This record gives sequence, C-alpha cells and structure tokens, in this order.
Amino acid sequence: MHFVLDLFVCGAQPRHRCWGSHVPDPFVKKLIQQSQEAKQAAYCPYSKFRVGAALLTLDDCVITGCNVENACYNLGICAERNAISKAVSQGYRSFKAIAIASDLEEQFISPCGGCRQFIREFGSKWDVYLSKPDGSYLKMSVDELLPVSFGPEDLSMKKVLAIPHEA
Ligand SMILES: O=c1ccn([C@H]2C[C@H](O)[C@@H](CO)O2)c(=O)[nH]1
Ligand SMILES: [Zn+2]
Repeated sequence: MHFVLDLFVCGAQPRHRCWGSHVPDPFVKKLIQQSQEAKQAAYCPYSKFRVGAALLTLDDCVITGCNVENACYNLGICAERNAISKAVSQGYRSFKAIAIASDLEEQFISPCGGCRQFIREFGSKWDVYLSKPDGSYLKMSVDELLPVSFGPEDLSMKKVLAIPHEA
C-alpha cells in the first residue's frame, strides 16, 4: 500500500483522501509535529504553559489550535477546543484523530475534562494522541479518556453531526 506522506493544513475546501480509522504511523508522527508547530503560537502569558493541537478530519485535512488565555483568567480556551471550534466553523464535523503537544518532557499531555467532553461531542470512537516533546505518544480512544460518557445520542440528536446542507 502507498501513502502520500505530507498532510496539509487546509482552508475551507476539504480534500478527499481517506484511509479509514487506522492512521498509519508516519501520519501520526506528522500530526504530532503539526501539533508541536501549533504550540508555538500559544498565547499563555499567565500560565506559561504552551499547548498545541492538530485535528485530522475524515477527509484528511489538518486543523490546528493553541491555547489562548485572557486577563480574565476563566475566559481562556484550551488548544483542543480551539482546534475543534476552528474545524467546525470551517464545516468539518467528522474526525479521525487529534494530537496534543505540550512542553512537558516527562509526561504525556492529557486533555482536561472540559476538552474530553468537547472532543466526545464528535464521537466516542476516534483517536487521541497524547504526546511528549520528543515525539513519543500514547494513543487513547475518546471512550477510554471519557468512559460512560454523555453525548448527542443521549438527547436523541442522531442527526446533530450532519452538516446543515447535507441534513
Ligand atoms: O490539555 C490541555 C491542558 C491545558 N491547556 C491549557 C489551558 C491553560 O491555558 C494552560 C494551563 O492549564 O494550558 C490546554 O490547552 N490543553
Ligand atoms: Zn482543555
């Protein structure tokens, strides 16, 4: 099997290249690299804790995000939620994976509870890659990160993920 190695950060037009739910290792490495690049843009003057996220859409676009803090501390947004909000605002609602990067050398960055719920909104079967600056990673499913979760299905909102023009 042949895989094209580079993933692009896309604009509004999704590209159509799929390989199912299994993301081959070189692509995971690239996605982690992109989350590390996204981390460079973190706006975190208060915590000084930089986080980046790279989201891989079902049609193989990569949307990135970083944490953005605020002088009104509680208004800060995490990198994961930033990336997901960016993706949704560009019309993406189906995701294969999200990679998360921080500067913690000794442990894999782990999403906060709020982000776990935010990620879970878009399915419980996709992959979350928790990484370290050296590129090593821990792969976890959304289900593992947030077991026995509450989601749109519990509100009988089966069509909630459909893009409006497809609904
Ligand atoms: O997974 C995480 C954990 C923390 N942060 C941010 C929130 C805040 O800006 C800073 C310190 O918690 O890191 C994220 O963006 N993602
Ligand atoms: Zn969070």
